[in-house]
Amino acid sequence: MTTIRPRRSVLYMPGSNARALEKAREIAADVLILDLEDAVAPEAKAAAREQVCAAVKAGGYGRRELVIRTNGVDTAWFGDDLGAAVEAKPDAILIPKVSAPETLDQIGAQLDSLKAQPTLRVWAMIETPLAILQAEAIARAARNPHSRLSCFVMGTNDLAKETRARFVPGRAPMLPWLTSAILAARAHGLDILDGVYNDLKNEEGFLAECEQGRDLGFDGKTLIHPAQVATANAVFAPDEAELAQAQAIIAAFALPENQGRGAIQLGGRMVELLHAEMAKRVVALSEAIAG
Ligand SMILES: CC(C)(COP(=O)(O)OP(=O)(O)OC[C@H]1O[C@@H](n2cnc3c(N)ncnc32)[C@H](O)[C@@H]1OP(=O)(O)O)[C@@H](O)C(=O)NCCC(=O)NCCSC(=O)C[C@H](O)C(=O)O
Ligand SMILES: [Mg+2]
Repeated sequence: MTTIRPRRSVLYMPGSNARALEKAREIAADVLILDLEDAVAPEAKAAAREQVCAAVKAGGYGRRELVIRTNGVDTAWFGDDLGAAVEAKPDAILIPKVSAPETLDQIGAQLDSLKAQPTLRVWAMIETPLAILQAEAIARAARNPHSRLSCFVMGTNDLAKETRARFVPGRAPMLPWLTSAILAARAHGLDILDGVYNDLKNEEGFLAECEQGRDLGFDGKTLIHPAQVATANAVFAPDEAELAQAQAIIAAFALPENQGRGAIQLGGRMVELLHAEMAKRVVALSEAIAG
């Protein structure tokens, strides 16, 4: 099994906010997205880029993954963002508003010519109607030889803007888009993160949306405020009962009498080898979280 990196809580912070960049060294998020795009006003772009790259180079973020979100590929800022990000050496760069697989091929080539470190990954925001319609083709770009694509990030605010869909409890208008993106990501071995929840003071609504995202299959949730981190960490981690069940399944298949069997009965339920594979992932995720 490939190494699992927990991505339960993925906190955006405006690259122009020095206080937030500093504070983030103490926040228990699995991933930090240092934003140069929508959270930064046009007149603050250059200063934000400098500040974000200096923060990444300075380090001190422990085991948190660091991701720089550039401006869009068709903006005047993109070239400078990409060059500076490559120099700063984050874990990944997040490209907003990806709508076609060719964009990722071009970025892969640009990163090669900038001699980006081999471990640098590319994450893609799925947040336009075209991206939803072409989600499978975009995810398939991960299979190209020079591709660094490893994760999809849902941009539900931009999707709402572009489609005029409304945010309603349960997210019925968006469910087909969310599930299409999840299928596309999983078909090509990508991680995928749920969109943000804007209603900062609505703890109950946020919890429900985290649980829904987990049940749909997302690996974690993107967040906009440190107060959302603890809930996302709890919801997207296996709980005690799930871990105990996973360990029991692995132990049952290891028994001599179950060798060579594809399906067994455990606690009144049918359990197959595929459940043992799922159980191993649960245990590996728990171990990675325990760290
Ligand atoms: C939403 C906010 C503007 C609220 O800010 P504020 O009113 O200052 O909040 P608080 O007073 O409650 O802040 C308390 C302290 O916490 C720090 N803080 C706040 N937010 C963050 C953060 N995201 N990361 C790190 N630290 C944070 C404050 O600095 C305060 O610290 P202190 O001074 O010590 O008390 C603000 O939360 C915010 O800017 N959030 C992020 C906004 C953002 O990044 N938006 C872009 C990404 S969302 C998106 O675009 C998704 C996608 O593209 C889509 O289309 O859906
Ligand atoms: Mg967006």
